[in-house]
Amino acid sequence: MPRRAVIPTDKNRLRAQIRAARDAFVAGKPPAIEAPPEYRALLKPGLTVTSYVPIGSEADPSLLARAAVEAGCVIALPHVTIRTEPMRFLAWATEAALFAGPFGLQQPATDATALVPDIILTPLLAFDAKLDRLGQGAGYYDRAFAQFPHARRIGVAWDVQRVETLPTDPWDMPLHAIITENGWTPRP
Ligand SMILES: Nc1nc2c(c(=O)[nH]1)N(C=O)[C@@H](CNc1ccc(C(=O)N[C@@H](CCC(=O)O)C(=O)O)cc1)CN2
Ligand SMILES: Nc1ncnc2c1ncn2[C@@H]1O[C@H](COP(=O)(O)OP(=O)(O)OP(=O)(O)O)[C@@H](O)[C@H]1O
Repeated sequence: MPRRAVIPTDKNRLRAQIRAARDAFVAGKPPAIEAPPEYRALLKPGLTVTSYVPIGSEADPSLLARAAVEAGCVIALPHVTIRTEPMRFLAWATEAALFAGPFGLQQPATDATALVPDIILTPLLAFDAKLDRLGQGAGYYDRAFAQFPHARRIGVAWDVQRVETLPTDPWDMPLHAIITENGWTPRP
């Protein structure tokens, strides 16, 4: 079989650009991302909120997860294995052990309980004015959004990850809101 050249798509070019901008921003002293009142208003006892453990220069959602715990929510974290297996959201108690996964990820134990999310705090590479989102390119969150269409999709990012317009594909589902170091932006 002839070897296929890897053609950098618009999305891939953007990923590289935004990673560089995000790395540069975090190389200074990045501010904390505080829980905005609009987000706190959504938190109700018993809801499942999914957080994530940041990798590289991703925005840190830990104050958002803490606000959820204080409001009586249950926390879950993403768990991935191989690309063809869907991501699961596994229950995680504050300070429970985490285990090394692919891509340098820290994940809950494989046998932790899988939960249905009510609020998905979503890592991302870039977002635009319509709150379309560009992720790492594995499609894990896109597939989770399709699996859990009733969950609130809230992006977490640094403001430097904002772009005017992103190229979208038919499967992309926009975020309901985004939280950055400058606060809350709802979808227009
Ligand atoms: N913190 C975090 N956890 C997450 C995700 C994420 O984006 N961020 N995921 C979202 O899907 C899932 C894991 N999927 C991933 C898919 C691809 C790459 C990846 O290609 N990483 C790059 C380096 C990224 C960087 O340094 O910014 C690489 O390994 O080259 C990482 C995670 C579930 N957990
Ligand atoms: N709902 C879905 N069902 C099945 N496959 C999907 C779905 N959504 C996305 N995919 C697949 O995921 C791949 C990656 O999509 P895309 O480049 O938009 O990822 P991304 O948004 O950057 O990544 P992620 O969601 O992991 O952060 C695509 O090749 C696509 O076929």
